[in-house]
Amino acid sequence: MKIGLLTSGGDCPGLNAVIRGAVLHGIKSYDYEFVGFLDGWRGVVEGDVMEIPRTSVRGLARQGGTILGTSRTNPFDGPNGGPENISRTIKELGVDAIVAIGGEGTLAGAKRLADAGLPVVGVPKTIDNDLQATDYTFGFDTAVQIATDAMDRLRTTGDSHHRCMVAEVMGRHVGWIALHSGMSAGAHAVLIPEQRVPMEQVAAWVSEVHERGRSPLVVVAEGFIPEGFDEVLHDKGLEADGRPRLGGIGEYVTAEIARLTGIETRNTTLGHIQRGGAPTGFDRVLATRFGMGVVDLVRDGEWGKMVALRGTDVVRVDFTEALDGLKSVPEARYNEAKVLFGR
Ligand SMILES: Nc1ncnc2c1ncn2[C@@H]1O[C@H](COP(=O)(O)OP(=O)(O)O)[C@@H](O)[C@H]1O
Ligand SMILES: O=P(O)(O)OC[C@H]1O[C@](O)(COP(=O)(O)O)[C@@H](O)[C@@H]1O
Ligand SMILES: [Mg+2]
Repeated sequence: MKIGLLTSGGDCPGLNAVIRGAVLHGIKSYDYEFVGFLDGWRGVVEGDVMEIPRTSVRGLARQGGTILGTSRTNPFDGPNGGPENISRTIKELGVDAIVAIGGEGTLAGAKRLADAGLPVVGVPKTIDNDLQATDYTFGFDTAVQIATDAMDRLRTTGDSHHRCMVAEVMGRHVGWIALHSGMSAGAHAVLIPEQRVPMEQVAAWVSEVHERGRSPLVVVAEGFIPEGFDEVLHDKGLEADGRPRLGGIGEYVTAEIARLTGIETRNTTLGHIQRGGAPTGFDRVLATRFGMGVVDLVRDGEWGKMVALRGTDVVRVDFTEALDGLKSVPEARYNEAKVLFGR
């Protein structure tokens, strides 16, 4: 059995740990062979692979990024895309199964290929933790930890200058990173895509905190839309796939807080720092278990399925479950955090 692994979509810490977990379990338990498709579906479509012997996964659990590279190539596009071409390409390479490690976009492609009869299984990946089928995805815990560390630092300099500090974190459609890092760092307001909040309310929270002698910390997810706006604020053009490139709401929120409160306010956009570097211990364990679990899916020929975390168990679910809408922050979780905002 030769398994081809690929990583696709945005990267996140833990991808390499998945690769290591899969390769070690596959080689040690079943004597399988592994190759990696380079740059996501591009490597599949173009037949661009590298060997992954056991020696090449040494020390990989603690390494950020992905040794395979990633891209946003659509496996159905181009003259070599689509199930018939891909089926021929993997046969030529002697690959018996494809393991797609990616988010909802990647898994949508994986599902279409599996539906067309290809031997495809998956591992869920999202730094935003917005996939429905799994309680957590690797990378999220690392992002929350990085954001928490950054906010701890913002708070000491904020305190020195009696300023309001704004931190913009990732979260295109959901506010999990903002909610968790904000709660962890003791934020005085957390603004997430799921909840429209008027800027006057944000200003009121900030003023209350400032009046009791603290330096306010406001955490805003990049996909937050203030009440009164129709769509997400973006001024950075479009991605290659047509989505707006987000980032910029922190600057807007900062300017509005300063205007409405008169308090000196500074913005910090954490950006891709949240996705870089070594995964936390939690993420290494989760990613390793996902990698090992997906090899068992291959062993059992459970095409069209992926691994997921339910409680503390790694389980098997259909791709459809992961594609059934985004896992957003429930209102109750936001209201719970809100008790800590303002005064
Ligand atoms: N329905 C689909 N069928 C085939 N490919 C898809 C589909 N949806 C998305 N993709 C491909 O998967 C790529 C990765 O998806 P993207 O949303 O960028 O990352 P992620 O996998 O992290 O969600 C997209 O750029 C696109 O080329
Ligand atoms: O700069 P890139 O690679 O497009 O990534 C930025 C986007 O990726 C995200 O982190 C989402 O990534 P996931 O697919 O891992 O959930 C968004 O929060 C952010 O808008
Ligand atoms: Mg996506």
